[in-house]
Amino acid sequence: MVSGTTIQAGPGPEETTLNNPVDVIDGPGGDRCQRLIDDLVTHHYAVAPDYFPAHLIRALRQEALLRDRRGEFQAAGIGRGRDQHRNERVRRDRTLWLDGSTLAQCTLLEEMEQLRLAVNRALFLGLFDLEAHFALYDPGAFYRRHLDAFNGNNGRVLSAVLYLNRDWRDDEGGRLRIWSDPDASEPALDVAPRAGTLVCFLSDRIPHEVLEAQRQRLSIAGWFRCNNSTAIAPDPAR
Ligand SMILES: O=C(O)CCC(=O)C(=O)O
Ligand SMILES: [Fe+2]
Repeated sequence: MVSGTTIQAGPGPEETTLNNPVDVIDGPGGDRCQRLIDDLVTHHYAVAPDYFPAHLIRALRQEALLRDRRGEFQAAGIGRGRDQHRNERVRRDRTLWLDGSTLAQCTLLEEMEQLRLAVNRALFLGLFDLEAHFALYDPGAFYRRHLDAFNGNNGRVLSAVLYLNRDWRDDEGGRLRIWSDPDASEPALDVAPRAGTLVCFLSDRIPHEVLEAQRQRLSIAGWFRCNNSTAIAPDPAR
């Protein structure tokens, strides 16, 4: 069981203020992964614009839009398994789980696998698998402040969100608001959901919120999980 994920390496959290982001990873260079890991160590979150190439983002966006037209997305729930329920006061997005059935998904999942291995090598977080879904926020949709995990309840250790929105403007809302730790009252940072930006953070350390979007907002939200299986109780996916 994971409870209170900590990263052993590197200096403690530094002061960050709204609109004064941490170092960002510029461009898909070979060191983008290392920069992301360095920011995770320092801040427990990392923001990486243009982490993935534009053609991959375009393919993922087109797939999401097509599958939405086919009615494949479902209103998102809170909780897991049989405890899952809808709560429109908390979140209003619609989601569709990735199943690796398209080339675009496979390419992304392979990249995420490289990230998982690199993070495990550097930080010993014991990341075991990834669950991820497309998420679609229609105009007016939001997701109130929350943690993605607490007391190891769902095995989620590292959250990763990738944005698919072309030409996102500041006045279109939909920013991801991040707090630097569960006790922080002032947010540390707002992130615009621009195509290609990857945000990662410790699932049980970083409160966050999706501010109301004024236009349709597309993303892929994923969670690297540890394996909470025991001999008598397998750890179920989702
Ligand atoms: O889309 C985002 O920016 C974050 C989504 C999120 O917090 C979640 O799905 O848990
Ligand atoms: Fe979240």
